[in-house]
Amino acid sequence: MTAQILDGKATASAIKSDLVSRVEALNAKGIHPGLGTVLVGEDPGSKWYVAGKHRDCAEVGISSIRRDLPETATQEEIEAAVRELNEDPACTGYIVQLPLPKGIDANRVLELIDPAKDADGLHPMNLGRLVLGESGPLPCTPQGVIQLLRHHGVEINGAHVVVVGRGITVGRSIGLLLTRRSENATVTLCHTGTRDLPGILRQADIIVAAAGVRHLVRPEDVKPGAAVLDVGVSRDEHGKIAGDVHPGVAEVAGWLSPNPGGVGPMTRAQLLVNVVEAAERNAKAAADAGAGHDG
Ligand SMILES: Nc1nc(=O)c2c([nH]1)NC[C@@H]1CN(c3ccc(C(=O)N[C@@H](CCC(=O)O)C(=O)O)cc3)C=[N+]21
Repeated sequence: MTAQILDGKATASAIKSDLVSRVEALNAKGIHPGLGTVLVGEDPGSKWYVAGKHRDCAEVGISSIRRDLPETATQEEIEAAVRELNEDPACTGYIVQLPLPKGIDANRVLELIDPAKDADGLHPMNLGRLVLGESGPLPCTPQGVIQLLRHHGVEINGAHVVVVGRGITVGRSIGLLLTRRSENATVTLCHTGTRDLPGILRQADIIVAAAGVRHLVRPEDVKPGAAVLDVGVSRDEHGKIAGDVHPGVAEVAGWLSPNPGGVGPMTRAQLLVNVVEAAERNAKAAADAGAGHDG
């Protein structure tokens, strides 16, 4: 058996086409959504990701605002850039590209982001809203995983999803989305302290591998027909980007998200969704306030 591909590139394109018409509808009301990025330093990977985000914006008609700071930027200078974007009416939502240079208190920076402009969906206020079941921007990678499964008709309702990795961007937050009534999955969160990882993986209908450990998920750990999503990023001995899933898994799994070409493009598309939804919320709030004044 050979797994069917969970095609992140094609699914992200479909999401972006939908956003084009939503941006046009906003423009007709005089609203022009803008995505901001704060990039500190010269890390080639980070520069590449940020450039990609601005290309995506151009594709769907979102304007982009860049704040590029040198590697030597101080805590105060980075915080000043964040305050500027909080105040800037042209900036609907933004991200502070992680990681920040050593010596910078990243949590202090991230907590300064206006929660209404949090395009990553990872501000403590928005994570709290997610726990409480209130609406707000959702974490991009977990939401990308869910949209990728839905787009291909993989059943989430009632499924046992095994997540490997407890990082905040994926492992910690994805269970909050998947266990909502609307998704209705059962979630097991595994990590480096898990005693019998292969035994738990074998029970999974859906595996989300987000540990950053090459070949963590082996063919013998996968139930035949399961969906396997490779979210991990690490580098092999040649410096090439590698995922968490052994290539042999394609012979056992029913569905497999490639890496690259799977969850990465979905993460980027979801960032745009968060910006467009923030603009739509602002438009609705402005309309409601206007209606109030009229009577
Ligand atoms: N505040 C913040 N928010 C982030 O969302 C964030 C961040 N910081 N720091 C770094 C990570 C990494 N990340 C990726 C997003 C898309 C791809 C992606 O689209 N990759 C392509 C191409 C990969 C390649 O060829 O190099 C793919 O998977 O097909 C990769 C990595 C977002 N991050």
